[in-house]
Amino acid sequence: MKRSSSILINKENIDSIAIGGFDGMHIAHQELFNNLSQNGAIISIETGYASLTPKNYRQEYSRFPIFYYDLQNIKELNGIEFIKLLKSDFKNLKKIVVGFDFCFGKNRACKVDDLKKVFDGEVVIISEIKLDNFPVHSRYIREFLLNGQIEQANRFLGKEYKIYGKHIIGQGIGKKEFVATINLSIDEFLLPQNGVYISKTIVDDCEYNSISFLGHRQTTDGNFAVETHILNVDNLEVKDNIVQIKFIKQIRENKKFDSFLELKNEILNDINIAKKYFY
Ligand SMILES: Cc1cc2nc3c(=O)[nH]c(=O)nc-3n(C[C@H](O)[C@H](O)[C@H](O)COP(=O)(O)O)c2cc1C
Ligand SMILES: Nc1ncnc2c1ncn2[C@@H]1O[C@H](COP(=O)(O)OP(=O)(O)O)[C@@H](O)[C@H]1O
Repeated sequence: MKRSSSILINKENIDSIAIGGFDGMHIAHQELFNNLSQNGAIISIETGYASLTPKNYRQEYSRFPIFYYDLQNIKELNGIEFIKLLKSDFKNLKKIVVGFDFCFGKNRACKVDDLKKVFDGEVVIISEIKLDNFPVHSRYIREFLLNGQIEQANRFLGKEYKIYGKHIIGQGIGKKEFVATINLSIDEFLLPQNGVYISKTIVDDCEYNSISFLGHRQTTDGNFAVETHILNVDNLEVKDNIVQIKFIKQIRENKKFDSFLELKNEILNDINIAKKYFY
């Protein structure tokens, strides 16, 4: 994973910035970044609620360095004070890029027109980016994911939705009774709706086609689980503690089966659907 490289960048060289929350780093956010100069940077205002691309996972989606400002530390500043802070942090600042709905200053009191008055450099305002006439915002992407509409979410994100998780030990019955799975514990990322998904899994720097299950294992121990089965690979040894899952398409919802055999048949059917998708 590409962690934030901003600490290695000399702030004196930064001459343009894009400002926002940037959860998701979706296609509208990318349009803002396209308007940065060569020595541009991203200013991410941290509210603590980012769940599509939590703070430590955002840098991989842009070549521009990201500088984080904690909302708690700046929320009392009025508009003039906020811009003054940015100008003192970035001495060579000449251009600010924001979206049409950007607000700043205490209680979000200042709008884009105020920015033009307060900042003495160039202000670029990006009008609302839409896809199929529907505005692109991270809140809608979260809704798509929670409804299991992965393909829609991925179009808005401009990439496959990806989560990072810690590899944990499962019940130990998958391989014996059903199929082998890698079990994950997920902390900061929003999980899509419970169910079964065509997916890709990244383990030890290799990307594999996979099928993933999210939900309570109603048929076995009833516990909540995030599990992924790598297609066409037996006995994959996972060395890395961190595993990534990219979601592609929901195949079905989570179900309770009356017997292990019925669940096994359903899982084999899921695997066939995924194989048809990939091969
Ligand atoms: C593709 C796939 C689909 C699954 N679907 C369900 C399901 O619908 N209902 C359920 O209770 N468990 C489902 N499971 C979870 C299994 O119950 C779980 O893999 C099994 O209990 C083994 O768990 P373990 O890896 O912790 O040993 C599914 C697992 C996979 C890989
Ligand atoms: N659909 C969009 N079109 C144009 N600009 C946008 C759009 N969505 C967000 N922005 C801009 O991107 C920056 C980050 O906004 P943010 O509030 O984090 O995004 P979101 O609305 O997706 O939650 C802000 O400057 C905002 O005005």
